[in-house]
Amino acid sequence: MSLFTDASRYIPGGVNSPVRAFRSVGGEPLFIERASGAHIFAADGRQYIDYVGSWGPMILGHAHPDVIRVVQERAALGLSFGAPTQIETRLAQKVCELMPSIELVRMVSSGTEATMSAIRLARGFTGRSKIVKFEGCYHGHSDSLLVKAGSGALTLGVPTSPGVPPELAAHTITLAYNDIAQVQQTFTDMGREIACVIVEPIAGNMNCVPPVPGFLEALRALCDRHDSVLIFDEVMTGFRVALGGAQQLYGIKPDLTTLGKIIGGGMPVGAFGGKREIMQQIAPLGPVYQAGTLSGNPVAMAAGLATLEAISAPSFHAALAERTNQLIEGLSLAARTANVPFSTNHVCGMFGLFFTDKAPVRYFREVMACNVERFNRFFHAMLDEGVYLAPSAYEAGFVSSAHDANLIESTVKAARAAFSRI
Ligand SMILES: Cc1ncc(COP(=O)(O)O)c(C=O)c1O
Ligand SMILES: N[C@H](C=O)CCC(=O)O
Repeated sequence: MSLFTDASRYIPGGVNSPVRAFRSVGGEPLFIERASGAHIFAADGRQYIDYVGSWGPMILGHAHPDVIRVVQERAALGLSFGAPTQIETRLAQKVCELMPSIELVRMVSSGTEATMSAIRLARGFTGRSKIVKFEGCYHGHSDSLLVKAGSGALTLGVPTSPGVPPELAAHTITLAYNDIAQVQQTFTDMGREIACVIVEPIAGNMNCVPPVPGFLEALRALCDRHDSVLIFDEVMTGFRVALGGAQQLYGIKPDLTTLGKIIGGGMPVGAFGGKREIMQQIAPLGPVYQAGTLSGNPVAMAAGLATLEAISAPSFHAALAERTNQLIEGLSLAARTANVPFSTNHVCGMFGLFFTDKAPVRYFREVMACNVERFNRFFHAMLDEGVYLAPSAYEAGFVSSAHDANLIESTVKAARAAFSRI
């Protein structure tokens, strides 16, 4: 019996998160035994150069010695106390230093919790119910946000999930990412009802789509004019596209920021934070309730802090951007040589690959027009060549500091072979 068949006897679909299941690319998911640096080692005995990086957290590569050491040290002191610890203060301080828009920050255990709590806080603060999100953006799986969502929901063809009460979904207004005029019109029509706008400042759950010039600026201006809360969901982009996240890169200050992935260095951590005035509405300071038995878990805080300290090294992100450039240039040349219509987006350590001749891809409808069948063939050809990409045409890829120039060159060599046979 295969490991996947065995898993499927006890776990729905054999996986604990749907996008892992290889449903759209076909075949059975790899079972991973261990990982080190830029490589994952599968139970079938093969090793792969990994561009999933646990969906973003592993910016230092897998099993980075500094992170593993502090995790081992902290674990020996006890796994969880359900009471304050100094290590959570230090991580909170570091987050506030790296992202100056964050004056107070609350730790949670996942990105989903972070965005769900930020939405509740924005509604509680403004006394309004409607929220604006963008089609193809994914903000975790809380009910209000699983409407026209990206990531696994899009991959599996259920962007608006059954089980979300229609009365609740009616409060979620979904607009087209990068369509400035549409957002302006929506605010003109109902600005006084909108509690918040939540946006991935670089969309990473419909492949990788950066904002067009003026899009984030327009969101900032409209939220200011209508007293709505602007939430940057930086679960994916935070600490990745720049040390201070997309808000540093584009020079825009959101009112609230949600974080996940890198902030836990591979352990389950999320966070939401922002303007003091808004964050003071959270219990116990204010009436908006939010809590968590394992929130601020000391082992997870230690992993997160060690990760943020390591990536604070001078020119860390410049080096990451250089590696990603090398990868993207190599892949683009390989596709051109093989005459395969191919387009790319990348921002520092995250990237997107599109099987289309449209360049650049900037809108959800353009993402949806790409050749998914060709992506699926490319995915399997790369797997055969020893390169592990996200098993979906709608996910961003991630480069880590462990991807050195030689590994990138090996990846490009693999792609030359893959492009020639898709
Ligand atoms: C932008 C964004 N927001 C929120 C989430 C939800 O995070 P988590 O999977 O940790 O719940 C994700 C990833 O899943 C994400 O990419
Ligand atoms: N795209 C998702 C997060 O960014 C993938 C992670 C998951 O849902 O399992």
